[in-house]
Amino acid sequence: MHEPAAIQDQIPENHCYGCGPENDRGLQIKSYWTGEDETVCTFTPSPHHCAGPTQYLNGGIIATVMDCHTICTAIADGYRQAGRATGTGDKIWYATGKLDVQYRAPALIDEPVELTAKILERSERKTHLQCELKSGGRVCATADVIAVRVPDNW
Ligand SMILES: CCCCCCCCCCCC(=O)SCCNC(=O)CCNC(=O)[C@H](O)C(C)(C)COP(=O)(O)OP(=O)(O)OC[C@H]1O[C@@H](n2cnc3c(N)ncnc32)[C@H](O)[C@@H]1OP(=O)(O)O
Repeated sequence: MHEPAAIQDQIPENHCYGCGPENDRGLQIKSYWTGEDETVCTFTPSPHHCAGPTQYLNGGIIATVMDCHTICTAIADGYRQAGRATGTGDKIWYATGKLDVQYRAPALIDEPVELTAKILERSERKTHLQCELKSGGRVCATADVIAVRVPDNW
């Protein structure tokens, strides 16, 4: 069961191309908690998100949705660790320190892709996450991500 609100809809003032509700030309992905350390996201590609062959999803878009899904997970986790509801009180921001994507199989352009993110480890300054992206029922990409806490004027 998903929590009622997407993580991105609780984070204020986010203009990010991949996950910002304020970016009307962006991808506007939505992520949801499914467990204490796990989130999911479903992204439906548009035809112009294609790779060279029109039936496959562009690798940069794959990296972007994995980046945004994991960093938003780290941000929401930061609020949880602080004992606050996401988006309340002083802002908590994380930026991508490392995004290591393995492309394992082509992802289809005409089907939604399913992402999961898992928090492996957290400290005050950084969160280590793993992300998996599935298309057509098979794992097409995995990513190892370091989210680094940054000041809210970053
Ligand atoms: C409200 C609106 C919300 C808005 C919501 C926004 C959601 C945005 C989602 C998309 C996110 C993006 O694309 S963000 C855009 C892409 N990313 C960037 O532009 C980041 C550019 N890089 C930087 O600004 C900086 O290098 C940082 C912040 C990553 C690190 O800065 P720093 O100040 O030098 O930090 P530093 O002390 O070195 O590192 C802190 C800890 O992280 C570790 N660390 C840092 N980088 C790495 C790394 N590549 N691999 C392993 N570990 C690393 C360090 O070892 C250290 O661990 P320890 O010693 O503590 O153990």
